[in-house]
Amino acid sequence: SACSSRVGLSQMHPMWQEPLEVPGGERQSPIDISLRKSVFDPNLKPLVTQYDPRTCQQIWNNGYSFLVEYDDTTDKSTLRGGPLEDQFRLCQFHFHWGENNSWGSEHTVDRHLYPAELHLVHWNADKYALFEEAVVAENGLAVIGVFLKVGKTHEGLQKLVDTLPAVRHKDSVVEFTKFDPSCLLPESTNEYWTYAGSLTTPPLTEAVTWIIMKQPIEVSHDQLAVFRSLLFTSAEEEVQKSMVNNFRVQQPLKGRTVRSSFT
Ligand SMILES: COc1ccc(C[C@H]2SC(=O)NC2=O)c(OC)c1
Ligand SMILES: [Zn+2]
Repeated sequence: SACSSRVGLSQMHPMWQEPLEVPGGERQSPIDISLRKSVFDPNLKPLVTQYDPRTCQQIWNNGYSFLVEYDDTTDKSTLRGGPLEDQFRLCQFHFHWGENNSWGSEHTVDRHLYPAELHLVHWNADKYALFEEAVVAENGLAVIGVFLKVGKTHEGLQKLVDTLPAVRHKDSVVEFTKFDPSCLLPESTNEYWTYAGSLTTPPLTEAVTWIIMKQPIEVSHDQLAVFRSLLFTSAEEEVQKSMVNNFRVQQPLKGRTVRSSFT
């Protein structure tokens, strides 16, 4: 589906240099979420996700992460509620992780780093006809962030983990169907932080309403190790580079307020 915008993503070099200037640059992501600075907002509603596993299509190694892509040509897999005014369509999810279990997440909570972070990417189909339009609009995207911590094996994730060797190299794609991404959400989705931010990779557009779950999900050490067996490089390249540390560094808050749905 267009949401992975093959051109936009594939131009990225895995360890791309931080551009000096970003258009606006007032609401960049990721950020550190300071517990004491976040503000409880009683008007925040519960999140409503309705994901249809039949919209799951494929897994693609884009040379920066692996994307699980969904058919976003209809309103079959959607997100609404929470801080959102409109209904958003799920187009893909992907992860960011480190070379070891000490770091890897993009967002932090009181500077605490998690070994990995899941991003479920949605675009505003009430206001825009195409993902490409939404990705440059200030209310165009909604990304749910879920922290991963090392613990028990995540049964739902294992089907995905078993497929990863088939997309080891950059630009490889494999069919992947009937996967319900709600199995990757924590039990409680009522407790989250939300703030106005950006894509965390080029084009870094300031189009994202971030919704970061307070409760992490648990995955096993071995499951994370399979993430690290992926490669940034394509099969043709002589030197193979492990796909690790594919996260952006925290960005200045610049006066933004992070709201919480809980006290
Ligand atoms: C051209 O459009 C794009 C480009 C890149 C991403 C992926 C970024 S954005 C995020 O949250 N994490 C990431 O790695 C994207 O996702 C919405 C949309
Ligand atoms: Zn991401």
